[in-house]
Amino acid sequence: MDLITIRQLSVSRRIADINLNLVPGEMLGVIGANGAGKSTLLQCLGGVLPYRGEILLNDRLLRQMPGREQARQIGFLPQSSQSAWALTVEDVITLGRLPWGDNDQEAVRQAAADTQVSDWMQRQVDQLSGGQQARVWLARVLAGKPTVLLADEPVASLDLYHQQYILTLLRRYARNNRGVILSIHDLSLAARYCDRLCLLHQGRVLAAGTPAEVLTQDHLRTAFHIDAHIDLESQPPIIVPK
Ligand SMILES: Nc1ncnc2c1ncn2[C@@H]1O[C@H](COP(=O)(O)OP(=O)(O)OP(=O)(O)O)[C@@H](O)[C@H]1O
Repeated sequence: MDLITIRQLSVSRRIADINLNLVPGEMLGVIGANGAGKSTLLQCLGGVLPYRGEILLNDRLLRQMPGREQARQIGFLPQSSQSAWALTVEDVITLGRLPWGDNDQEAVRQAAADTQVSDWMQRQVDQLSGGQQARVWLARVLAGKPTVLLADEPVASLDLYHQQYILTLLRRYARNNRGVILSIHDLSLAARYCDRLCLLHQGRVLAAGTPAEVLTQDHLRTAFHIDAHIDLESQPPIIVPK
């Protein structure tokens, strides 16, 4: 059974007729050029953007689910998160417990440890570097222990070590009978860590399937206007523009 089923999803002038699914244990990467519709798709799934079509979670229509239950089941990390207040790192991560109405200290501690931010618990989040803050905002989502974790470019601001570390963490998170959908620009990382990819082009699905099915010369030419060097057999896989 699908964890997430998406049918005929459309948002006026942004995305159209998207059909897609996510199965338990899976990490799905959403790729595509700037403006292709990746954030729009994730915002619909995250319940922050109205849409036409259907999104089902475990065979239940998302729009008929009470807000609190949706928030417990689906955790959303937007592309850029900022705090308007002078919150500490611990405050931010504890916000992830809001859907549960508690401040489960063990969940907060574990999320901080998993994202390697434990040393900064009492620091003000807006005084951390961009990449450090990105890990704190991810910890907030992890603390809620959602069944489906959505992350919009979670590694865009991370150094090379933390890109690999966080993608490994997210994949491990999905494996535990949960699911992860993330958007990502680095195609080599996408091929290395994602089970399946969905390539968006001008708001529509150009290709969806295994990295080998999606990352073809033809698809990359259409979606990105590049000729690419593609070597999916090498360890790790390499996809770079020629
Ligand atoms: N708030 C908005 N109102 C209207 N149109 C929007 C809005 N946000 C984005 N769009 C448009 O929707 C389309 C898809 O944008 P989206 O942000 O989903 O792309 P993306 O694939 O995430 O791009 P990027 O790689 O640059 O983050 C674009 O044409 C964009 O201009």
